[in-house]
Amino acid sequence: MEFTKMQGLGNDFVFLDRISSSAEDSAEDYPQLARKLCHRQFGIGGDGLIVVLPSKVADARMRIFNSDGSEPEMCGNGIRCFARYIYDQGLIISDPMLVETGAGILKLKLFIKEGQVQGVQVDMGEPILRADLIPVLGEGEPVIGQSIEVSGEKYLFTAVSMGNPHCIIFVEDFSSLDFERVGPAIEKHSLFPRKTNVEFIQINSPREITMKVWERGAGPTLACGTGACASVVASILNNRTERIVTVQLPGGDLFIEWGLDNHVYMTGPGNYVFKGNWLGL
Ligand SMILES: N[C@@H](CCC[C@H](N)C(=O)O)C(=O)O
Repeated sequence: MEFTKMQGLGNDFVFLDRISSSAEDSAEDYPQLARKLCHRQFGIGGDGLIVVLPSKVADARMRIFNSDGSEPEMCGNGIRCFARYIYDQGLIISDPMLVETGAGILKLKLFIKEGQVQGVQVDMGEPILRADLIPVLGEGEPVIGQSIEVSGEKYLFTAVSMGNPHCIIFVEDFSSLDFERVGPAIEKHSLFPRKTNVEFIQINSPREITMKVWERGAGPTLACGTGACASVVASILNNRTERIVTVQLPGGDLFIEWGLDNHVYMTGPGNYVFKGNWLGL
């Protein structure tokens, strides 16, 4: 089975190209494939599986599966890699590029130099702030400064959805955080009926934050695009930053703007790692 491995700031994905497949989704068990292909020892290794599919309403359709086989609505780092992949395959029909995702049809702008995609800006749409739509058990819109308890310790969080749910917690200093224990406990906390991604944020200045992420269905990753967007929205809602922010992640920087049109714009890279044939069928 042919595959391409790509990464956006170290958030890595196995790509399967099903753009010309007429069987489409029906024949393949993507959740099981995701678990096998993403396995770091027995498979190719990745935080997720991305399937490139045809679309009737956009240039192409992206499905993403976490390494545990669950299917989230969206993936910010994945969609930048996806854009580069379909550009290189000559599959773009529109400008801006349109990609159908579980979070709707998103518009993407490609930065191209000498025929090579140097970076991608994604219009991530409007953040979802209503508790019942995120979803989080809580009141109101937005959900700011709500308390969550993990093994007797209380944390204050802000909840934001970028199509997928995020729980954002501001910390003074990462060294005092028991990330490996608190991250998974919040991911599966009963306050989040569809589980959640968890972002811990340190504010460096009104234009720069540092983020550590525990992803739903994948655990610790080097970057999360939707998480960076949700974290900037949370930082602005909490009056901690301005509207244009650099997000420092373990895998590199993302540039996020929450525009006055209420849309969130994410700019960053998408890169190839290698192509190959998976023989583990
Ligand atoms: N790494 C991604 C998000 C992938 C999905 C996430 N784990 C979820 O379950 O919602 C990104 O870059 O946004």
